[in-house]
Amino acid sequence: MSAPPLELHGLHKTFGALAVTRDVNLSLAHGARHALIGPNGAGKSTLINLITGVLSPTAGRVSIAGQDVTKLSSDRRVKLGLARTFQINSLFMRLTVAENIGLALAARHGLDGRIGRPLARREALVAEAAEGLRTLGLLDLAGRRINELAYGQRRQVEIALALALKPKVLLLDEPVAGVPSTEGKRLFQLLERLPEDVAVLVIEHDMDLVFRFAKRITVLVEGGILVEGSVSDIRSDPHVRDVYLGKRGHD
Ligand SMILES: Nc1ncnc2c1ncn2[C@@H]1O[C@H](COP(=O)(O)OP(=O)(O)OP(=O)(O)O)[C@@H](O)[C@H]1O
Repeated sequence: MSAPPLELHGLHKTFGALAVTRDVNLSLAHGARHALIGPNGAGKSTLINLITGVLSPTAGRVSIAGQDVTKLSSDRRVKLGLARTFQINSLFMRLTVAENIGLALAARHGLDGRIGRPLARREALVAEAAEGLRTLGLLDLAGRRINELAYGQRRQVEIALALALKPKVLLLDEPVAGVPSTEGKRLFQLLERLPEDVAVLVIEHDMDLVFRFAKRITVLVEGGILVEGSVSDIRSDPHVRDVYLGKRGHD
């Protein structure tokens, strides 16, 4: 079996005297459905920033598919197969969903150096965009402009855009945050349709989603890993209940 899609080895990050990430070791399996949870301020966003290359660690390593990327830029990491959900403001609001996906695909093919003749290229992009949307159950949105979509639908399109990069690893940073519960259900369904060969790491406060979606869970507390295990391990762990699940009032 090839190297895990994503590995963190002894990651450590300090801001001045404050250690925000403490000796984090994590390995995402092929096709992982892995959730990272923890109370506010546990260091989840910092860890994502270390993985994507927005921040450099004070010590430790990040590897993508066995390649050490610790010193590489965010862009290089994306090219090696690390995608995160795009922010909504990166969508072209006046273009349709299909056009947005088409542009992301065009950028990827351009990067791959696989630019063919214009007409053939356009047809191939349209077909690939449609296929990607169909896989996610979003084909009915293809012709809609982003500025006509509800917030939850825009978040679905962000995920489709990230997948257009054909990543090995997909990072989802609070995919249902701010999404009304009626739309959240649709987002759940989309997450269940993510391609099996993509390893997914989700940071999420919504425990219903975490327990439904994830196969493994890592609990972060004060920058370090408290425990990692299966959903049932985490549900029954008394320490997790104390530090996290007991605090359901968490925003
Ligand atoms: N640039 C920075 N400089 C100094 N301290 C920082 C910086 N970024 C984050 N921190 C601190 O690091 C700790 C972890 O923050 P982080 O945002 O990673 O936590 P989090 O688990 O994502 O929290 P939340 O669930 O509230 O989003 C916090 O104490 C925060 O104040």
